[in-house]
Amino acid sequence: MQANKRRSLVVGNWKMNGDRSLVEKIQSQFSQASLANMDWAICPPAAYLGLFDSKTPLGAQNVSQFDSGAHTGELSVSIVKDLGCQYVIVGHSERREDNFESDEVVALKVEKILAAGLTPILCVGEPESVRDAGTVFEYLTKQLDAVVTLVGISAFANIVLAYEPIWAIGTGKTASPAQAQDVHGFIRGYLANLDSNIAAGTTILYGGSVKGSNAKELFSQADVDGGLIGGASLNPEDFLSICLAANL
Ligand SMILES: O=C[C@H](O)COP(=O)(O)O
Repeated sequence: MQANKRRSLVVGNWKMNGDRSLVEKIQSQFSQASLANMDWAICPPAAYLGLFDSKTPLGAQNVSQFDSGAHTGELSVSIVKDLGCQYVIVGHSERREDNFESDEVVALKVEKILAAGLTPILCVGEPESVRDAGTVFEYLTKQLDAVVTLVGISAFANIVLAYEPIWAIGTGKTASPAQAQDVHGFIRGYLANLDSNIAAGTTILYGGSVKGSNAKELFSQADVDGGLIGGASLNPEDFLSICLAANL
């Protein structure tokens, strides 16, 4: 680990991909891996969560903002906790877009995840039009404000943030290390304005076309503490090479 940096975290988000055989392959790939200096986790489709052995750190891709009851097709935090999840991705741009999740709904989900003792991986990130307009920081401020307003800054001691520029997700168009650092530095500064200790300890992941070939340079940026990996997490060798790049 670099001096003054937080412990790295790399999370694989399979999205609506993968199958039983990928569950086996990833477990076998990681069973021999030596990753003592970083943390990692897999967020498979919820239906596969129960297929993993207890050695694989797990996260859910989503949870309901409700506790239980008549919400067909939804999963509560207690259900994903029961299935062994430590993490829950929340506010991913695909859910904000496909499922019309507002900043306020995202904040309610963060509150539920924290109350269950799980770690939210709170995603923020701008579309290309916002980047072109030069209003990235304003856009991210609004996304962050909604969560801070509901749960308070001290709750960020138990929240992982993920910066995912939408234009870089699944496009092969990765943010440059300098672009990523610029935004990660802004996010840490936003937190520091509210509480400098919380800001210094908050893990901020980068997500958007991370691969084995670009992971090391991205992760070496001062405020980049690891990655949220989509496509490359579906290939066990590629995902392991990204984890190894964070295992400093
Ligand atoms: O959750 C993961 C991100 O959306 C990144 O996806 P990607 O690595 O396929 O670009």
